[in-house]
Amino acid sequence: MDQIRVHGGRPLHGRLPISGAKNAALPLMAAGLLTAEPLRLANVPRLADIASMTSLLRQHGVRIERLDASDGAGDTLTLSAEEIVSTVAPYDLVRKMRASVLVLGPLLARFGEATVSLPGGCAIGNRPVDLHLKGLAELGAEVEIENGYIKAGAPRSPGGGRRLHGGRVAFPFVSVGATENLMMAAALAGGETELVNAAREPEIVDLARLLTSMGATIEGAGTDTVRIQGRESLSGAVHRVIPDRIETGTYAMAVGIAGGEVVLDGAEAGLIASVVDTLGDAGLRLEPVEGGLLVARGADPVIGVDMMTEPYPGFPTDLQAQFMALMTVAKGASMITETIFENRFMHVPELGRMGANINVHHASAMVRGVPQLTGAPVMATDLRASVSLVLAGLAASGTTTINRVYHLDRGYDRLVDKLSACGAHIERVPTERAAAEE
Ligand SMILES: CC(=O)N[C@H]1[C@@H](OP(=O)(O)OP(=O)(O)OC[C@H]2O[C@@H](n3ccc(=O)[nH]c3=O)[C@H](O)[C@@H]2O)O[C@H](CO)[C@@H](O)[C@@H]1O
Ligand SMILES: C=C(OP(=O)(O)O)C(=O)O
Repeated sequence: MDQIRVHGGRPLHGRLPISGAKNAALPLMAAGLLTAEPLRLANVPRLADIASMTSLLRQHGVRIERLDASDGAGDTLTLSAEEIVSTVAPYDLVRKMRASVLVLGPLLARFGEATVSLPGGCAIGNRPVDLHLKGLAELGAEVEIENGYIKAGAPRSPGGGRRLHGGRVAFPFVSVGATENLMMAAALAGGETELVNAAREPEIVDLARLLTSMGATIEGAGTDTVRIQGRESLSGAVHRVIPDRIETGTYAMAVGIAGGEVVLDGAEAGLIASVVDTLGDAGLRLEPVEGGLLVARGADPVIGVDMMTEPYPGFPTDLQAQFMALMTVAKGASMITETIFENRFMHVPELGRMGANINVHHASAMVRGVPQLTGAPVMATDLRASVSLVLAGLAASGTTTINRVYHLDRGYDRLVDKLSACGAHIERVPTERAAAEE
């Protein structure tokens, strides 16, 4: 397997482009199933997860053309779901990526039926989909679980067709994916749907913007109550994916850990206000500038600050591992509490191999900053844990070798190129060379 090697100790300087958001692009692609007309998405990042969603949608019969951006900007995807050949999302494709379950709402709403493999647990937690299923049942769906598959059918109308109806869905706690699945289903349901305690993430607002361009009427996206007026059919649309706020936060923390001054091109500070505040408290300088966000750290290390993950607008769980890496070299201590996923501290033992001082007690980790990390071979089990080790490697003395690079490929578009261009000493070592050198 490929490895990434980071030779630490170099500050970062220059400009680093922020790609389109993975977690916005995936539901937007699934929304392509809602219409027979073409949907054009610009600023799509080049990621393994986008390739997985492409394979899944193609298997349903969606035609997808990709226009590569030669200048390193995002790709443009044109999706055409005119002829659907299957409403089944098979285990082999769904197991690769949990966001695959987002085809459930659109397939059920447009074709009256869908059979989607249960995504199963993953490294960061159990991650059930009960809220998605209960919500769809409120829109009239009959849902059963059989042989590891979700089988859902819309109610039959007197005319013989099958269509969901509007309804009121009150989520017991916030779920990004359930809010997205329900919004897409409701966009083709008869009447109005009200989602209470809905997720407020910027990716929800982006999806609402797309569904509105496609003809749905949506109020309240970005607040905890979203109202959707469904339509008989939706049209095609042209849409630009928002910048990736998690990638933005990750590279801001890279500057925090390595030092230096970098402009994150295309970043929108407004999408990560809580992160900007927390990093400001830690001593980083963050300033919106023409076309992006400037991040700088002087000669002094960052200061330890406490942090708790929360649904948006709180501090995102998808930046918890990176923040922990930053705090390992802070002056002072930091208490980090993870409230969204029950098993999202797998980077802790690996950071420990690099000399970090971290004690975990239930959902909290006490991080006591050390003056210097040391490079080590490390392994990670999920996307954000992997990148936290890259960040730690930027600050460590000597070489850090990160194995299982495929996790990074899921969510970081051209990571090695972007960091190298800012002066980091980082390389991707192909499998054969890595094996020969071991
Ligand atoms: C593709 C994508 O956008 N992924 C993001 C999305 O994941 P995802 O949409 O899967 O995350 P959710 O917001 O649904 O999960 C939040 C919590 O609710 C639980 N839950 C969720 C649904 C459900 O039916 N039942 C249930 O118990 C989950 O196990 C978790 O503990 O939001 C997460 C929380 O911000 C992020 O970490 C992921 O990067
Ligand atoms: C957890 C993540 O993604 P997913 O929900 O696709 O697993 C993530 O992006 O950090």
